[in-house]
Amino acid sequence: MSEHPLLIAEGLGKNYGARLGCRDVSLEVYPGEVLAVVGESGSGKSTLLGLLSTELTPTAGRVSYRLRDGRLADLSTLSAAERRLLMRTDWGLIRQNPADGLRMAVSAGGNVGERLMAVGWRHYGQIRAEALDWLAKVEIAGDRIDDDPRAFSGGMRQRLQIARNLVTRPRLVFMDEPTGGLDVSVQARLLDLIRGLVSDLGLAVIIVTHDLAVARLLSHRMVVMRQGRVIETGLTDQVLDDPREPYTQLLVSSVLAA
Ligand SMILES: Nc1ncnc2c1ncn2[C@@H]1O[C@H](COP(=O)(O)OP(=O)(O)OP(=O)(O)O)[C@@H](O)[C@H]1O
Repeated sequence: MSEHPLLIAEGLGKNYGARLGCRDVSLEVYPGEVLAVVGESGSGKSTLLGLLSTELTPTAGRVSYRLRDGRLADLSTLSAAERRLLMRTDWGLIRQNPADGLRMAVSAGGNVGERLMAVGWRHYGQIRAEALDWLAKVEIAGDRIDDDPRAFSGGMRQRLQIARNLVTRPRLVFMDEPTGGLDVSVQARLLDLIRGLVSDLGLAVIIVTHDLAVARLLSHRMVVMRQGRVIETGLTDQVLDDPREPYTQLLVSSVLAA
């Protein structure tokens, strides 16, 4: 792993009116590293992900990101257009509900091709060939390329969302409960697929999950959140096998995990 962090959060906080979303979160993510954010429902995981991906505006603190030219940029200083470009090219965002991350009335090939066009691809034949290649990578048969995702199962939709996000070879991918809401057997296959792609492409990933098995399988490091704060952080195996905090011990013994 590179010695320079790809993303740095410092003192991040977010209030929703009087309600605390998260508070004083500092973390770093290195290139090629998978960081899991775990905690029970309401602990602030989605809020933190929203802040890191600039979908939410922090009440306190800042997020910096290392651009492709090596410059570390405070994301709040980028223009809306620069942030959009980052989101379309250098970042991926995989949502729990694929319908929120796909264009449901656009063909599978179009969903993948659109991201390529955003990074400058223009040749129709090449875009279609690359889209076909990516459908194969996510185990969607090539003869479904002209179907729109409304005709797909939940698992297929999620795999299509993954193809759409990864086709531009992003350096950082945000994932919000990517296997939530799917059958257990579908989840297991999807996790295998995600794990393979993340490692083949050397992606950095920040994944939010309440499922410690997902964190165990995918992540190198994890942060445990409780009531909006990070209460424990460390190598995934260390945290899960030898949790320091009583709350993490409860989580691990699955008393709170359901
Ligand atoms: N839009 C909002 N308006 C007001 N309060 C909010 C909003 N979004 C989140 N919150 C509050 O912020 C806190 C953290 O919520 P958040 O959704 O980040 O937790 P979470 O760990 O992602 O939960 P879950 O796993 O259930 O999605 C909760 O108390 C929640 O009620």
